[in-house]
Amino acid sequence: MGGNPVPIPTKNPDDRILCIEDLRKSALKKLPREVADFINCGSTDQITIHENTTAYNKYRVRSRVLIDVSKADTSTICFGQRSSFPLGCSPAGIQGLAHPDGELATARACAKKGVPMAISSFANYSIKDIRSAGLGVGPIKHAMQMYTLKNRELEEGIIREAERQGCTAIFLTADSPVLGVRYNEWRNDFRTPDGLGFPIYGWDTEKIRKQTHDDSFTNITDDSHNWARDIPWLRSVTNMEIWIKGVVTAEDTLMAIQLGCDGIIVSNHGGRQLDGVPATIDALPECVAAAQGRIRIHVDGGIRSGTDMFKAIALGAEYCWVGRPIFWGLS
Ligand SMILES: Cc1cc2nc3c(=O)[nH]c(=O)nc-3n(C[C@H](O)[C@H](O)[C@H](O)COP(=O)(O)O)c2cc1C
Ligand SMILES: O=C(O)C(=O)c1ccccc1
Repeated sequence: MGGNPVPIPTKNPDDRILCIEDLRKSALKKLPREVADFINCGSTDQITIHENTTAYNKYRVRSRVLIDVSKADTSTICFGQRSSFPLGCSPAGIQGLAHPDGELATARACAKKGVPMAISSFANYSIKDIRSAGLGVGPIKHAMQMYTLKNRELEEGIIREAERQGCTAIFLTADSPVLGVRYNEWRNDFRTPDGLGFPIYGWDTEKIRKQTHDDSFTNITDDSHNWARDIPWLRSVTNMEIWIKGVVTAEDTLMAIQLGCDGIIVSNHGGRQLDGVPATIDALPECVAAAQGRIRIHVDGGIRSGTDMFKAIALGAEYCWVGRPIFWGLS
């Protein structure tokens, strides 16, 4: 266990990557402006994205001393499988933006580290290729991220394929009836770059390039999504675990319990959806209190260090996930 990270040798000590902030800065130097903006920005006034990280600074660690840490073990269980430490890769679309191998590289890295990965339905590789890339390195559990789709046959087809490929859970992203208002994407006319497709939806690069990012999202997802219709439907078509991603309130925690979901991810989509919602670390305690142990609770948003993970777990999360650091690492 432990030891300091081995710095990647560089000529300039300032370029050494020792923490996630160093990784972010390094990525900023490499990515084109519109890509960096797409990844790094939040919605409208950037309030929630900002608070996701800064809210962690309000919490202090009541450290206990004279405890034997020589055999400390960071491992835990996620989706019934041992995980080397409590951090997985959140579902994040278009990872081909940051490296040609995109989600394949993320799957290999997760397998190497012994942590799970959630596959975005807007991945640039197929579920089969991503699963195979991870399993080629070691056992790894995958969650399949889904939106409620306008086309139910397409939605069911994706679920069947996720099952065939051995995915463990569905992460139903519930905070995105429509895409968040992101001025950067409009200003830059952000479009998925040439050569990248959305194979899970059967979309090739030509089809995607004809539309704005916003339109490609709106054309496929269903803004009439709701608890009463969609969760029982999901339950009726699959035995995979059902997790609701995007919960930030006690009320919705209780809805997820009532509808028999397996878990929630306390998430605000990294501040990319409705701006002004609470930082996830602030929302977590009310969700944990409402749940009273009746549903599993994971968290993402602004987690950038082991201390952040410690705080999230101390406040009741079982497991943590990260989004943007995937892109920074890939780039
Ligand atoms: C570039 C990018 C793409 C994302 N794509 C998806 C997606 O396809 N589906 C989804 O549920 N969440 C998506 N997310 C949100 C992440 O799953 C996650 O909730 C968020 O990034 C966590 O916050 P963090 O980036 O501060 O770690 C995306 C996030 C980013 C930054
Ligand atoms: O940008 C996002 O947050 C997101 O969820 C998404 C949706 C479609 C494609 C890529 C990312």
